[in-house]
Amino acid sequence: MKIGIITRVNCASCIKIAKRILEIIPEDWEVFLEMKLAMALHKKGYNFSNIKADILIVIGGDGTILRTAQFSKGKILGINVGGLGFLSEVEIGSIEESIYNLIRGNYREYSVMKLDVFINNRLFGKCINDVVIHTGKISKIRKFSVYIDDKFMENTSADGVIVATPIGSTSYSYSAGGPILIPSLRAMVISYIAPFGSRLRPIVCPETSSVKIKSIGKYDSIVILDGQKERKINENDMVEIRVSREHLTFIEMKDSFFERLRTKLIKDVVN
Ligand SMILES: NC(=O)c1ccc[n+]([C@@H]2O[C@H](COP(=O)([O-])OP(=O)(O)OC[C@H]3O[C@@H](n4cnc5c(N)ncnc54)[C@H](O)[C@@H]3O)[C@@H](O)[C@H]2O)c1
Ligand SMILES: Nc1ncnc2c1ncn2[C@@H]1O[C@H](COP(=O)(O)OP(=O)(O)OP(=O)(O)O)[C@@H](O)[C@H]1O
Repeated sequence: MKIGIITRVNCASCIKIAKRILEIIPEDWEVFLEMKLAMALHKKGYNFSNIKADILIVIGGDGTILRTAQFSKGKILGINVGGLGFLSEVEIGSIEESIYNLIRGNYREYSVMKLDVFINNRLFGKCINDVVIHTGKISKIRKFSVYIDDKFMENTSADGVIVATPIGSTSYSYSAGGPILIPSLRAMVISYIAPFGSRLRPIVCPETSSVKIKSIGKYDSIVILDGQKERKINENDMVEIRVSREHLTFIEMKDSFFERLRTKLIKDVVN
């Protein structure tokens, strides 16, 4: 078994948890430590992109998972240390129990879709949450032309446009007024950030669709994948988003999606 262990940067408690995990896992498991964690433990380390394992234990929060998903290969078990940890499966109090379950193979798996993002027909990258096309200048609105399957849908003036997956529908798109897509749904949702005077509401399209977006105006915009990778674009650039043939697998031990929804998303409203 090949195991990758990645921690949030500058997180002493994450490093401590990683050390404990190294004491528990079987000696015959091959371990790949992310570079910064390895340096803290005075062991051999690997860049994110060189970590290709059966299982990736990610200790931190959502962003560390999203960053790992950008660059590393493997099924992800997230251990939440500190933040919201919506994508994380394990909370602080059940780390050892979860690692023993992992060793015994006592877990379920679920796959989430990825998006392929092209700029001018060249693959820019993939993401599991969302693609955000945002104005590059604060308080300078952009006009976004959106095409679905090459059919013109609408020009909307806004701060930005979000194309989210089901797993990402509970993040930026949700904050922008978008719907929650159940993770098993194979679809994308297009939401707008602060749309100006538009009656256009978020729109859901099938996994087979191609979504093309141009950002019109003399200032640049920025394309951001999962908050982890970005590139400037201008009005001559065309961004195309399609559901990828690749997917990402998460390890699940207890929390169902609805449990995470109740406890991590609507908790402030309901309780
Ligand atoms: N206003 C907003 O809600 C807003 C703004 C910018 C980015 N984001 C999200 O942040 C993500 C990047 O995460 P980060 O931690 O690096 O950024 P970050 O540190 O700015 O955190 C953004 C927040 O979104 C939460 N989050 C991330 N993925 C989620 C998901 N699938 N469902 C529910 N909540 C989720 C994180 O836990 C964190 O609380 C982007 O993919 C985007 O979806 C949200
Ligand atoms: N090992 C790393 N190397 C470089 N950057 C990292 C690393 N781990 C995390 N980051 C960056 O730090 C940001 C914040 O990390 P993370 O989201 O895990 O913490 P958090 O915000 O406290 O948790 P949550 O997102 O669950 O609220 C991430 O967006 C990610 O880009």
